Amino acid sequence: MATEYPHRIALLGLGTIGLSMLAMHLRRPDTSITVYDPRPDYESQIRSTLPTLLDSPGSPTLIDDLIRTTRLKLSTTVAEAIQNATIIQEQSPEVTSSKQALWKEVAGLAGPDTHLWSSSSGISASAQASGCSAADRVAERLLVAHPFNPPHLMPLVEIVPGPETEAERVEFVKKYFGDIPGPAVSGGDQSASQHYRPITLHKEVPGFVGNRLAFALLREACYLVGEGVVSARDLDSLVTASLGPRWAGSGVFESYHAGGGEGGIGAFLQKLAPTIQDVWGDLGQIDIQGEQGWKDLVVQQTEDAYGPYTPETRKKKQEMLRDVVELQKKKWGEL
Ligand SMILES: NC(=O)c1ccc[n+]([C@@H]2O[C@H](COP(=O)([O-])OP(=O)(O)OC[C@H]3O[C@@H](n4cnc5c(N)ncnc54)[C@H](O)[C@@H]3O)[C@@H](O)[C@H]2O)c1
Ligand SMILES: O=C(O)[C@@H](O)[C@@H](O)[C@H](O)[C@@H](O)CO
Repeated sequence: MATEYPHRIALLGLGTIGLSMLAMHLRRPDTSITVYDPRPDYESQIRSTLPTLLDSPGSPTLIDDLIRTTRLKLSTTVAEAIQNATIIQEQSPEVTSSKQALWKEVAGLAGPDTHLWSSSSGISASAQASGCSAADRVAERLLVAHPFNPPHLMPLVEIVPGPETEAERVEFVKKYFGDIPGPAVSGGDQSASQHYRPITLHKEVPGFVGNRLAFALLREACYLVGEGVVSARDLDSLVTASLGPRWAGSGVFESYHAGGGEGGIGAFLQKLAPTIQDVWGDLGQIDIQGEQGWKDLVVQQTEDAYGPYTPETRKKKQEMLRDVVELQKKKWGEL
């Protein structure tokens, strides 16, 4: 008789995020995963990509072994994928109407208590649930668990419940992610400290928090390159030589609290108020659908600096990310 795992996840959408989520979920021994993607070639994508995302590529029969032991099942329909699922997690395209249609399809088929999670970067749970019948209680069960790419390595999970999402479901998702072991560290074992860091937002706002911060920085970076103040490569180097290392150890507020001396962040904000206000008043007001001169410069300079992003580069950068996160975890208690 096939093992019935306590957590039975249906992963809908196996692209960049879905494949990384699959590698992440497989680290939990108490979880089986059924996957679905309308792309006809998604099985070959799993076979070629998943081994590169796991802590160790494993044997050449890895995928077949996972299927044989029922830890992994490939489906050809949503209905088949979500059958008997305790959790349904979508990583479908970032299109509101597409996610709404998917949840409507799921609502009529899923068990009444199944947890519903979206990996969306910025489409709220309430927007995604808005097309569903109240009787299906999708709004009460749906929440966003927004990862930063790649989820199999990056610790942040932004939990964004809708106004009707049941509180116990928020607690459940926080515990589920909090209990997922981190990637194996050098020496082969998994680091003892918690890897995933779910952060729960109190309100639904476009882009949630992580992307709002990231896109605010992106906007100013694009403006500065567009104005010829700095090159794209030098701006990247400036970030990795200053803000990057700083923020890996202390976040925005803690850093300025430290910078304020004895008076902490209050003194910092008071002492630097004129300069901060001058900068805030001068920040670039570019519009991504507006005048595109800055965009041509950003794209050209980034391509000149880095060329095509090769699998070797991606692998090297993921190893750097893994090392940074592992170092944080060794100090996590002090952060
Ligand atoms: N890429 C990132 O950096 C990143 C980070 C965090 C969150 N996200 C979010 O994750 C989601 C997926 O993004 P991605 O980058 O993996 O996109 P992607 O284009 O790589 O993958 C999307 C996958 O969804 C499949 N798909 C299309 N329609 C579907 C349907 N009806 N049901 C199930 N699957 C369907 C596609 O075939 C494709 O394989 C988006 O909501 C995105 O905002 C992306
Ligand atoms: O940076 C990331 O990995 C996430 O914030 C993503 O959400 C990313 O911003 C884009 O894929 C936006 O869709």
